[in-house]
Amino acid sequence: MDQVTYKGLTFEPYITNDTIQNRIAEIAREINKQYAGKQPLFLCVLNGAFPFAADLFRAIDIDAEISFIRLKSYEGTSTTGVVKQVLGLSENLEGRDVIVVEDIIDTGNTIKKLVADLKEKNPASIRIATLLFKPESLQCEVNPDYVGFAIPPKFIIGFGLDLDGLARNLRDIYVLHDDNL
Ligand SMILES: O=P(O)(O)OC[C@H]1O[C@H](OP(=O)(O)OP(=O)(O)O)[C@H](O)[C@@H]1O
Ligand code: HPA
Repeated sequence: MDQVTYKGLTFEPYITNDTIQNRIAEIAREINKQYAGKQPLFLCVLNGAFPFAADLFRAIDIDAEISFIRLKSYEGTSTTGVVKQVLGLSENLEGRDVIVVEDIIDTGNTIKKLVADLKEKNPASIRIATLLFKPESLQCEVNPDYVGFAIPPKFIIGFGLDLDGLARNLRDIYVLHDDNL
């Protein structure tokens, strides 16, 4: 894997697609076991989570549903601090076992707001699956139930994660090179 450049910023190869797929298979096995006999509703947080949600959902072998919600707070490599709900949820969550699917938990502000909003809809349970988790960047208490990879507080792109809309189509995950900081 080679370096990639977007908007004048250089990114180094970080996590290969093979490694990602192996980890997704492990998480799916855990969910298949823990939700056996139930019919969980996966809730994919657009835009970034769509590749993770697609691969995770395909590896689920119990009855399950998937729906989508769109939230937005990042511009460039930093959060605006304001989480906007761009596309709402149509499903009735009453009594449902919800698994929120995120690409990344960074400051935690997005997932915290989303979980608070979802709880008002009276689901039976809410769990969080995130491909990437930056524990050192958290600004609030968040405990994801399924974590692909815990990573240091560096900006990441690829496999759904973007820099101003670009790089989501990279098969692998890349990290911002330290020289750019
Ligand atoms: O923990 P936080 O600091 O809140 O960051 C995490 C959120 O940031 C990204 O979304 P973004 O706002 O970039 O929208 P996108 O998914 O469309 O890229 C990512 O998909 C998470 O939803
Ligand atoms: O590291 C990141 N990369 C891309 N999008 C993000 N949204 C929160 N953190 C990140």
